[in-house]
Amino acid sequence: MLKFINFRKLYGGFPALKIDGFSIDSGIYWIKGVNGSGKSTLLKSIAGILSFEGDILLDNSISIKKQPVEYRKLVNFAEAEPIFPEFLTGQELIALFAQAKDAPVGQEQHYIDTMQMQAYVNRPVGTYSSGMLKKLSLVLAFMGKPKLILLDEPLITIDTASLKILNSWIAERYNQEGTSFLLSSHQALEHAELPIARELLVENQTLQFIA
Ligand SMILES: Nc1ncnc2c1ncn2[C@@H]1O[C@H](COP(=O)(O)OP(=O)(O)OP(=O)(O)O)[C@@H](O)[C@H]1O
Repeated sequence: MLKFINFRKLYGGFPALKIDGFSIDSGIYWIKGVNGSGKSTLLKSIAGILSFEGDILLDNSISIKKQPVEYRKLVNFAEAEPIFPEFLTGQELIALFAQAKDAPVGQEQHYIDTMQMQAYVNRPVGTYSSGMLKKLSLVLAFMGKPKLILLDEPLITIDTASLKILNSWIAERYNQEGTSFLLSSHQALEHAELPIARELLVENQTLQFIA
């Protein structure tokens, strides 16, 4: 599903992450690592937000460097601490993402309804609490028909009921469309609710499967 080719990410001269010839099959993965180990750097690189040396291939063929538009349509990302233009409403942002990601008409409604966002989705995001912002960022990450959804610390700021709903969205997309997920989290992910394929550890500037 995802292949790293001579991947190197440096901040200034500081090497943050080096991944050589590493492949990840389809599935749901939990990315672990201590603070500062490189989890966000990894997810932002895969999302195409950070520049890096080397290449990342989706499904062995779609290169983030050579087919950037096609790749980005198929890889969605929700940041750990999302920031959006404050004057736009949630609904306007959803419409923008839906268009950019070629989402089926009305796809967002299931997510707005199940996460119970109807009361505020038409308000400017500048009026949102951190949990409301987080839920909006999660809805945006589910727009379109991505092959891979990257969720950086999806559990922070959302309440227990919303966490169960998020788990159901992940299981639904994985079971029905085969969408893969990379989730970074310091909190335990519910193995009972999510079919976690494997755990991935970011350590010593590299990435490895935890046996
Ligand atoms: N913009 C930046 N400029 C310079 N160094 C950076 C930058 N962003 C991250 N780093 C460094 O890269 C390393 C990895 O950071 P990253 O944010 O990816 O870690 P993380 O595993 O997501 O951490 P946390 O669990 O605290 O969120 C750290 O040493 C950090 O100091």
